[in-house]
Order: sequence, then C-alpha cells, then structure tokens
Amino acid sequence: MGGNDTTSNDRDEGDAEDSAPSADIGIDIDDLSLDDLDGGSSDSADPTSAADPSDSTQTTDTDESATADPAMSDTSQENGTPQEDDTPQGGLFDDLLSGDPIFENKDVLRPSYTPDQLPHRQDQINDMATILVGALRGETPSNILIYGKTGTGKTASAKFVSNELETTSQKYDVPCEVEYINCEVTDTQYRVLAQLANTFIEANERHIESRLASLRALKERADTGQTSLDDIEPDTNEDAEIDPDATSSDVVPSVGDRSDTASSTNSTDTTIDTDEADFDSIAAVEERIAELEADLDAFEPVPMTGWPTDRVYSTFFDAVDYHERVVVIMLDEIDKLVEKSGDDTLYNLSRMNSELDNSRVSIMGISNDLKFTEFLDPRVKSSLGEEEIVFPPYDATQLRDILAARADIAFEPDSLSEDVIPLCAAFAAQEHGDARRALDLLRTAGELAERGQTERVGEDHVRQAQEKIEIDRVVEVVRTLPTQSKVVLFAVILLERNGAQNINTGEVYNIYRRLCDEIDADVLTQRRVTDLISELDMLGIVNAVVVSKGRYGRTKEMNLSVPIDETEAVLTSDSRLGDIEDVQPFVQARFDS
Ligand SMILES: Nc1ncnc2c1ncn2[C@@H]1O[C@H](COP(=O)(O)OP(=O)(O)OP(=O)(O)O)[C@@H](O)[C@H]1O
Repeated sequence: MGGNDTTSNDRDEGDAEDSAPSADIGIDIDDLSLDDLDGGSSDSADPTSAADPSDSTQTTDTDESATADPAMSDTSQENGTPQEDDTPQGGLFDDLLSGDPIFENKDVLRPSYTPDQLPHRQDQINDMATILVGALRGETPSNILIYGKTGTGKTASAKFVSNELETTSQKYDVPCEVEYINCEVTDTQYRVLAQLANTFIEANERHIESRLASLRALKERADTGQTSLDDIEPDTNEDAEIDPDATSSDVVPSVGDRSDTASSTNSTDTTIDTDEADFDSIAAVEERIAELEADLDAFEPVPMTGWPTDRVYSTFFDAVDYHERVVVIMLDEIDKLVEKSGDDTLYNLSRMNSELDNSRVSIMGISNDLKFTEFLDPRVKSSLGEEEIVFPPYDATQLRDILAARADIAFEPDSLSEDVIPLCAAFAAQEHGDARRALDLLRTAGELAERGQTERVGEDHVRQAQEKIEIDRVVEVVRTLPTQSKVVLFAVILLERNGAQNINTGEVYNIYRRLCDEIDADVLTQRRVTDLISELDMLGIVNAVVVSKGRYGRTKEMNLSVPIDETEAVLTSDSRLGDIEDVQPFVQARFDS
C-alpha cells in the first residue's frame, strides 16, 4: 500500500532503479553515497579528485582498480607523484564490482514489487474473492472494509485480487473495472472525484475509439460493396451488427452473407443478435458514428483545481454511467481521506448506485486505523462496512516463510547465513509483525554486506541494518517536525550535550525561549511547550516521565531516546536552526536561571 511508510526512505525508489545498469551485477549504484564508500573498500573516496581527471596532483593507486584506467595512471606516473592510499583513481567502481554479487534481483525486495504468491493470506484473499465474484455475474458486490496494521499485506492482497478479477472479467467478456486510489496522496473529495472522472473519461474514449474503428470499417466495406460479413469481427457489442431484415437499398450485407457471424453471436438461423442495436442502412451506421464522435467531443477532463465539486461529481457520474459495467473503487489509506476532508466523498460514492442507470459501483476501503469509522456518518458507516476483513499481524514464523520465498529470488544461492532470515523475522515480529519492515531489513542487510564486500550476509549485517533503519526513521520524523517542536528538541539536545540528565520542563523552556529569540520565532507558553514535549514523547524521540517534586509540585523529566548526533544534524540542516551560530551560551541558561 502506498504511503504511511515509517520504516524506510527507500520505499518508492523501485522504478528509478529499474534502469540502473547495475541491476544485473547486484550493485545498486544509486544507493551509494560517498559516506558509504568511506572505509567500505580499500580506498576512501575524495569526490573532488575523482571528479577531476585533469587534476595533476592525483596519485597512482597501485591496486588493481587503478590500472583500469590507463590514461589516468599514465598521467600520474609522469608527474611522479607519490602514492597516497586514500586518494582514489580511475576505477572508482571496480572494487565494488569485483566481489561476487550477493543479490540476484534486489528489486523483488522492494515495496514496489508485487509477489505472485502471498503466503499466509489465503483466507483473506478467498474472503475478498467470494465477495467480489458477484461483479463477474453482473451483480453489485458488497462494499468491503479491510483493516490491519501496517505491513500486513492489505494492499498486496487487494491488488492481487483485483488483478485476478480484471483478468477473469476479460476472459469472460464481462465489463468489470477496478480503480485504485491512494488516499494519502489523493486526499480531498475534489481530487478523488477528479481522478476517477478522468480515468473513466479515458476508458470511455478508448471504448468509443474502438467502436468507431469497427463501425468505420463496416461502413467502408459496405461503401465498397464488400458484403461479406465473414470479414467483420464477430462482436457482441451494439455496433457490430447489422439488422438481418434490412430492406433499404443501401443495406449492407445480405442475410445469406452473414450466417457465420450469426452463429457466432448466439443467434439461431439467420437472425443476428437482435437484442443489440441494429443497423438497417449505411445511413444508420453513419448516424451512430456521428453520435459516438459527438460523445467523444463532449468529454471534458476535470482540471486539477477550479471546478465546483458538484460539477466534478456529475462529470464523474456521467463518465461511469456511460456504459454498462461494474466498477470496484479501491480506496487505500481511506482513513487519511476522512481525516483530511471528512466523509462527503464516501457519502457520495456510497449512494451512487441508486441513481446509476447502466453501471454499478462498489467500494473497497483499506485502512490501518481501526478507529476511523467512528468519525463516519452512521449511514456511510453501515454502507461502507457491509463486509469487513481483518488482516492480523504476522508472527515470526509467518514472516520467515514470506522472507524465505522472496530471498530465493532476490539473492544468489548460498549468500545468506542461516541466522539471517530468522533474525529479520524476529526483529520485524517485535514491530507488530510488519512484512515491509522484514523485507527492508533483509534488503538493507544485503546492501551492507555488499558494501562491506563480504561474500555472505551475516547476523551482524542484520543488526546493523536494524540500527540504520531506525536512524532513517528518526531522521524522517525529525525532519518533518514543525519548527516549534524542532526548537524544543534542540533545547533538549543542547542540555544533553552539556551533560544534563533527567532534564525538566523548566530547563527546556529556558533554553527554548533563548533559541526562539535567536531565530526570531514566536515564544510559546510553557504549557504549550509541555504539550510539544508530550508529542515528542509519543513519537519516541524523547522519553518523558512525570515526577513529583514534593511541595514544588510535579514536573516532567526527559531524556533523548534517539541518537544525538544524527538528530542534531537533521535539526541544524533546517535553515532557521542552522543559523544559530554559537550554541554554548544558551546552555548556560540552565545554570543561570
Ligand atoms: N503474505 C505476504 N507474502 C509476501 N509478501 C508480502 C506478504 N504480505 C506483505 N507482503 C509484502 O510486504 C510489503 C507490505 O505489504 P502491503 O503494502 O500490502 O502492506 P499493507 O498492509 O498495505 O501496509 P500499509 O498499511 O502500511 O500500507 C509489500 O512489499 C508486500 O509485497
């Protein structure tokens, strides 16, 4: 499922890496930073010298990689510059490429990969299929709400089922479409309806174009006197048939000509599918072509902004109802939509069926917030929750199975030591049984082993990966904090840096006020700052406990619960906090006050 990823920053990188030339050899060049190169191989990289081949101060590296670029080593020899171990030459990547690759296909460990098999989700998949099969019979399936914590396979399973549904609908020629919307990205009624309207307009345009193509072909044959309908593709759609009883002089084919087609369209003897719209003349075909062309011209895509919502809704409504079909609208992260813009969208979607003439709409909502339905209008709640499917967290054994299946495709044979999968599974099971986290761990452990140029991934790599992912998570959370929270956190860091422990709210507030003065920010009240500290506590950035100070009342005491260096680096990368030059004097405030 789309967003809500607190486990890794890499979540959406999959596509970008498809084109990486390294895919075959298992080295992910996009992922390499210069820090990664530091110490990761025999030479530590100096980007400036590596980037500038004309630099005459460059030295010759005696290891194999240096000889990869004869031009560069020649220059260095001429200069007679002494060898310096830490200055790389050409062949920057040769060392990295030299070892045996660990990954066979790293992409299968990425969130963007959709597996063919979803172990331990058969029950949920069967439940969904049992509900949605109605769509293939032309009935309206019940709406479904899917719940479960993050990484429990909700999106993967729902997408798997919808792919199957669409494939089967094509096989049996039953019009059924599934539209997927990630409500974390598309989070307002306007955007949801506009995206749906535009998708259906495009689908309608394709549908009309194909009708027009067959009608024009039919007309051309009739115009040129080719009367054999054998050439005309048997088509059960309304436009492909011509009335067998046609009498007009410009009737296209004769009855005798179309017996084959007739038999292929469920008709007995010479009658052709008279349930469908028929044409008794070329003029009728032309008229239908003109109608379709007019429909095509009338479609107006919804702009990204600017229309009244009513108009967007009616455009979507008309587009869906343009022809007969069952539509399943999959709203992933549906709670985000409700949180951001209330339940109007769901209300409108859930009452559509009573007004649609040709099509039927069914909603599949996916959420990892079990409580979001509490905020729904009771009518919406009961309509949306006609069927509910729960995705429980995976336990360590189930995660092992999932990882083992992926690892088979992702890694070269014998690249994983035997502890690796159980350890990844155990770490992820502790984190509420999150398969995404387990896969991230396995991939990161593999990358660390690869960068360390070891032949096998070991337990240590998994532990380092766990730490790295945790730091990535912290960095992401801290980076997206509002400025005021960042200032509060910065105050805590400054106090810790100066040896303070069990820091109390008053101390934080004093430093906070001075930092605000320094950066020209509004100073909030101490009560508000206490609230911000509670939020930092909830995010797991500080650990705050309330302690009683006897007759002085109660206060909060806190310590930082994230790595101080990385957190400080993220804070000072914020342009406002980065402007604070000398932090030392502020810390004195603790002792002055
Ligand atoms: N049973 C399974 N077998 C194989 N892979 C799985 C399974 N369950 C989940 N995954 C993988 O785990 C990752 C997360 O799964 P998915 O996005 O479906 O979770 P989710 O429940 O929708 O999470 P979120 O609520 O955070 O979006 C995906 O890469 C998915 O392929």
